[in-house]
Amino acid sequence: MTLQMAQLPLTKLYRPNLALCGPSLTRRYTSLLSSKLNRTSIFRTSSYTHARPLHSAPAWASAAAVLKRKYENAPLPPTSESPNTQEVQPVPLEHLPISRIDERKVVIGFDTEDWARFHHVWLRDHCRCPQCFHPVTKQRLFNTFDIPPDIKPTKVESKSTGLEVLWPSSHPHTSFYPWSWLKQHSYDPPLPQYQLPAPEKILWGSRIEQFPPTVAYEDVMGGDDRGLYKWLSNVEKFGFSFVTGVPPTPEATEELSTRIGFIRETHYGKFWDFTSDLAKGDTAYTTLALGAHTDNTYFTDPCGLQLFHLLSHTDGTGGQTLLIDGFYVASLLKELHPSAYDILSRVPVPAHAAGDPGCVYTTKQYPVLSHTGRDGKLTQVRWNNDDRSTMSHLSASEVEEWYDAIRVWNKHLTSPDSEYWVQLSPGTAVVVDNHRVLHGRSAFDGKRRMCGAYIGIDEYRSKLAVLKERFEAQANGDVVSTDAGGRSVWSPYL
Ligand SMILES: C[N+](C)(C)CCCC[C@H](N)C(=O)O
Ligand SMILES: O=C(O)CCC(=O)C(=O)O
Repeated sequence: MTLQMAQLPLTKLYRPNLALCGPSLTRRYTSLLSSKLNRTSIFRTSSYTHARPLHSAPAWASAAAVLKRKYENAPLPPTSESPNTQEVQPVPLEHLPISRIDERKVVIGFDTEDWARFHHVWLRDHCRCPQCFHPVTKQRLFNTFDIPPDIKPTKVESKSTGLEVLWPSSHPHTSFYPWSWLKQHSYDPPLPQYQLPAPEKILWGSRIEQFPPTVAYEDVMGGDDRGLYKWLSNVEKFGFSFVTGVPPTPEATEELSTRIGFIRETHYGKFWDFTSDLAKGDTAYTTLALGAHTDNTYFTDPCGLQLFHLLSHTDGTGGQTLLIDGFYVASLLKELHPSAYDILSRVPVPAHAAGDPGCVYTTKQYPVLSHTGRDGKLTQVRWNNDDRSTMSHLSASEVEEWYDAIRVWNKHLTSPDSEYWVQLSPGTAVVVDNHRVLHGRSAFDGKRRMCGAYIGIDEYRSKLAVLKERFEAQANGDVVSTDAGGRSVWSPYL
């Protein structure tokens, strides 16, 4: 792509970005720069027309005009924001980005360091004016497939709050994109410094027992949701959190669970209140010890959160709860036994729940350690050796390697450094992120009554996102919800 100089942000012309221009263009820029910069006539406009050949002055000069005006602080023409972008924070004049129309993309120089390019088709597809994007339902109304592959703006204009794009009369439309939104969604190149920061995760071992993440029931149930936000923020950071002061009843525990979202019903029922009576065909309904595991490895989508509240334990001992940070143990495995980490990330582990005559749940395609496609980040631990089905798909050469790997995995899981044993008691509930934290229990005798619930991973993430929107709106960026439906169409989550 040969980028005409007139398309480059003037700030780039001082230091043309070699990524944008070939060597010959750079040389021509340099010589032209020195001549032009000294005798630029001032055009008072902040809008740019099509790219012009390198030698033309107007567009180039108008870039200088914009920059010059910025430093002269001359008032910009009034902005014409589209209705659904109220309260998008304006950019100070001295930081007003410069935009140019390229053959296939719009180039934006956000400042002297950050620039990005957006394909014309991408911009048109992402118009979020009320005609193209439903302001309440946040759904696309515009038909993407009406966009001609060669669509190209007739004009782009840098406004104080964002980029305004005029589309050709063949497809007349004006679009607007807040600067912060464009930075957040930049892809050519990505500008990670403007993207939503990945939530902080604190990996832990047995010493978490000195300061286990805990919130008070009355705070979680409080009307302003701050306590709920703290509880779920604990889960996001640590993978679990206790709640103290919970009335030791199934009713109060169920109400606590539904503060997060609706309960995920399974073949174990909805809200469970269970004891060692084999009411369900699972060893959880016995007095047996349960090794460290995550639940629902036999589901395509294992539950997200799992809440436990011990209601009573009489005439017996044992039944301690085990918690292990699967992400912590995986980090040790990756560091100390990379080949074991690799095969546990590669080999799918079949699992089943077949203890009740009325159901046979099985899955066969998920490995112990799952990662995201793009950055390869660990996203889920699936491990329940008791529920594992027949390993019938291993190649002969993988069998011993796989058993060696789960041996090392188990060794680190069951290490005193990893295991956090805690005796639950009536009044203290615990919620765990079932995609990260493994749980278990020691054997027990006597009469033990445990209640709890599953919450779907999407219900948990949605509630957390809503709470973040409310409590971190200012910190996340400058697009504040004011339009119908209480959420900006420029929300960083959409
Ligand atoms: C939680 N609740 C008692 C209802 C059922 C527990 C089921 C445990 C099952 N083996 C699994 O790992 O998914
Ligand atoms: O009974 C307990 O403490 C935990 C049971 C368990 O691990 C489960 O239900 O998944």
